[in-house]
Amino acid sequence: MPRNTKAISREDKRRLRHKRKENLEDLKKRVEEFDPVENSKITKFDELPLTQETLRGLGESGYVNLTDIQREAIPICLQGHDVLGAAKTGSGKTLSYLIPVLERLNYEKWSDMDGVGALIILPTRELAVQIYEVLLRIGKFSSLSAGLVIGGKDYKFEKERIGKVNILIGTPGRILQHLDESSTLNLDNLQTLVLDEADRILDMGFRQTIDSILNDIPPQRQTLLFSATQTKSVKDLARLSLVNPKYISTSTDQEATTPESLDQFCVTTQLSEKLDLLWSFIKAHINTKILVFVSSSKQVHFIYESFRKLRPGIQLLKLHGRQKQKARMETTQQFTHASHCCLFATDVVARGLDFPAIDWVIQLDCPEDVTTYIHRVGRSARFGRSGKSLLMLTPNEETPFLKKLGSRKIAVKKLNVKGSKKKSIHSQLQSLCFESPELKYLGQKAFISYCKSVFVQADKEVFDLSKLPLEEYAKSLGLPGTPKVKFMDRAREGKGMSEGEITKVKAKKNASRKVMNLAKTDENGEAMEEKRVRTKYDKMFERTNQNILSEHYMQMTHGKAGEYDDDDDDGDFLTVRRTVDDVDEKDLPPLELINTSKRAMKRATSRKLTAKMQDKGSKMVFDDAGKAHAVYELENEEDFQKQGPADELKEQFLSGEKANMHKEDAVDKSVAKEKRVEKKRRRKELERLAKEDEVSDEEAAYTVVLGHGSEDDEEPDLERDLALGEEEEREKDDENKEEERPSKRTKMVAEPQEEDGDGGEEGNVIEIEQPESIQDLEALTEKLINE
Ligand SMILES: Nc1ncnc2c1ncn2[C@@H]1O[C@H](COP(=O)(O)OP(=O)(O)OP(=O)(O)O)[C@@H](O)[C@H]1O
Repeated sequence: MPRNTKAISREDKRRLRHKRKENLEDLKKRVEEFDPVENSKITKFDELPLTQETLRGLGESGYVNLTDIQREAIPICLQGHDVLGAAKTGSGKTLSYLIPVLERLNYEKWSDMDGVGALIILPTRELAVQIYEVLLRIGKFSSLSAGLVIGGKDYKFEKERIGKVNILIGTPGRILQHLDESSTLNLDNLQTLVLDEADRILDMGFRQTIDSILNDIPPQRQTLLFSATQTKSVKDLARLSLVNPKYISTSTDQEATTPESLDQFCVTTQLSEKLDLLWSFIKAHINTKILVFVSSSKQVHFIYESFRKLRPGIQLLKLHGRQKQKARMETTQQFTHASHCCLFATDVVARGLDFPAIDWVIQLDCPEDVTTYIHRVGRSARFGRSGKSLLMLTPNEETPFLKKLGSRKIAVKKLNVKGSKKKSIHSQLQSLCFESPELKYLGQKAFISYCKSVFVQADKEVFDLSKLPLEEYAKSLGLPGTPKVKFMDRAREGKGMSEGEITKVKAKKNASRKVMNLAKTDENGEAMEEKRVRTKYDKMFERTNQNILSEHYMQMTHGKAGEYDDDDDDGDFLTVRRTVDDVDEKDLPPLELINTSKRAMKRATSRKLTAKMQDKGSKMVFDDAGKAHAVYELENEEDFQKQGPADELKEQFLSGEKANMHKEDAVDKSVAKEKRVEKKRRRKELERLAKEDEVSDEEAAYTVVLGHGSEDDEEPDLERDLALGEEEEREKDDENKEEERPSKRTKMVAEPQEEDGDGGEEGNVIEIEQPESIQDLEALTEKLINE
C-alpha cells in the first residue's frame, strides 16, 4: 500500500494532518449516528460513512453497488459490534468484513508502531490467498500494511516481516506457529478478530489450534464471524467470548440457503456406474467449466490419472490438500483463468473459493452433510450468475439424503440418464490397471479410501458401508480383485465409529500432518522443502516421470500429442507443464533446471549406466527370402478371419488376459506378504534388542521411525501400505484439517496404530510422530522400550 511521497512544506503537512483528523472525527461521528433502519434503502458504497481511500480502492476494483449482506453488515461492524453474519454463498460476505477491518484501523490512525490491529483467520490456504488479494485491491490507497501467513510458504520470510504488519491474514496452524515462534508477533493490541467460514474453523478439526490462538489475544476486541452456514452453537460463541453479538442474516429460515440462480439436479446410480456416468458427462460437456468433488485425495489421484490417459478432450486438473503448495497455487490459477476445464478436487476447495464462471459442480460422492452440500454447490452460480449442480447418489443414499436437503428447503430435480448416453469405461480401466501397476495401486488406494470415507461417517442412515456392492465397485475401477477392507466386519455389524473414535481419527489425521509440517521446517522453523515426507506413491511417480521425461519433452517440442497434462505434485516436473498447442522451443525451460533424484543424476553422468538404460534394439526374424520381420507382426486379415468370428476371439482374449491378471495379482500379493512378514520379524527383533538394552535408545527409536518406509525401501509394498496407510486413507479430505500444525503445546506421542478393531497382524505396528525436541525423542524412546 504505497504512500504519497510528494514533497510538501511543513505547514502544509500540519494543515493536512489537521484536516485528516477532522475528517476522521467527522466520519466516526457519522458511523456512531448511522441508523441501519433509516438507511435500509441505501444502494451504493459511497452512501456509507467510509474514508476516501477506501472508496477509491472500492471504485477502482469495480465495486459500486452494495449487496444485501454488505448493506446490513458493514454499518454494524463499523460501529464496533460483535457480528455473526450469514448469507448465501457468493453474495459478497468478504467485503462485509474487510471494509470494516480497514476502516476501524483508519479511524484509530493505526501505524506500523501499533502492530497487528486485525487478524483474519481462514480455513484453507487458497482462501487466505484470495482474501489477501481482495484486501490489497481495496486497500490500495490506505497506509496500513497487510501480511499473509499460510503453510507451505517461506516461513523465514514471513517471520522477518510479521512484526510490521497491521492486518494479518492466515490459516490457523500457521498463525499459531508464528505466535509460538516469532518473537516479533504480538497480538496484545488486536482490535478486530475475523473468522471467515466460522463454522468450519470452529469445528473439531481446528478446535485445539483456535483455542490456543484465542489464549494469545485480548478478550476486549471486536469479533466478526461470517459463513453461508453460520454457527449458532452457544458453546462456540462462549469460546470466542462474544459480547452481545448481532446476528445478521439475509435469508429467512423458510428460504433455501443455496443461490436462486443455481439449478440443482441429482441422479441415482449404482456405485459401480459412477465413473461411467462421470466420464460420459465430461465427454458430453467438453465446452464447459466443471468442478468435480470426491471424498478423498486418493480418489482424486486415481480419477485424474486414469481419465487423462483416456483423453476426454478437455483439460483436466486436480487439487487436494496433499499437494505441494506450488502445485496448489498453480492449479488454482489455471482453473480460475480457464473457460473449458474439469477440476477434480476434495473439499479443500468447497469453502469460499471464488472461481469465476463454473458451469457445473458435480458431486461424485455424497457430501458428509447438508452444510457441505451447500458450500460445494456454492462454487457455482455466484453473485447472481447462473450455474448448475449435479449430485450423484447411490440407491441407499438417495431417500435419506434428499430428505435432509428437503428439510433445509433445498429442492433438487431428479434426472434419469438414458442408457444410450452412458458409456462404460470398465474395460478401458481394466486394461490401464493391467498395463500400469502404479495405476492399479492408485485404484486400490482409491477403493480403500472411499470405503473408509463411508465408514467414518456418523450418519449411518445415509452412509452404510455394509450395503455397498464392493466387488462390483472394485471391478468398475479396473481392479483385478476386491481389496480387503479391514473394518468390514464392524461395518456389517452396524457398529460404525463412536464419536470418540471419530475425534481420535481426526486428531490422528492432524497429527500426521504435523509430522509433514515439521519435516518442512528446521529447528528455526525455516522452510526446508526438500525434506518433505515422500510417500511410496511419490517415489513411484518420480521414477515413472524420470523415464517418461524425454518422451514428454519430444511430444512437446514436436507438438505430437493432443493434450499434455502431467502430474505435478510429486516433483519439480511442473516446470515443463503446458499444453502442446502453442509450444515454442524458446519457451521451454532449460532441461538442467529439472530436478531429478540423485540416482537419476548419477545414471545420466555414468556411461556404463547410460548404456544400460539405452534402447537395446528390437529382435527381428528373417523369412526364407531373407526379409526381416518383427517377432510380433500383425496378422493379415484373411488369416485372422480364418480363426473364427472377431467377437468370440475378443472374448477369448479378454478372458485369457483376465486370468493372467489374477495370476499376476496373486504373485504381487504373495511377494508383498513375504516382505511384510520379513519386516515384522526385523522390527520384532529390534524391539527385543531394545528391551534387552543392547541397542542405544536413540538407535531404537530411529529404526522404528524408518520402519514406516525408508528412502531405500523403494519397491511399492502394496499390502503393507494398504494396511498402514489406512489412517492416511481416512483423510476423507476434509484436508482443511491439514492446516493444523505442530504446536509447541501439543504433546508428541507414540502409540499403536489403530486397526479398526479387527485385530489384523498389522495391529502391532507402531505409528510414531516426529519428535520435536530431544526431550520428545527421549520420551518416545522410553515409550518404545516399554511397549
Ligand atoms: N458489491 C459488489 N459488487 C460487485 N461484485 C461484488 C460485490 N460484492 C462481491 N462481489 C463479487 O461477488 C463474488 C462473490 O463474493 P464473495 O466471495 O465475497 O462471496 P461470499 O459470500 O464470501 O461467498 P462464499 O460463501 O462462497 O464464501 C466475488 O467475485 C466478488 O468480487
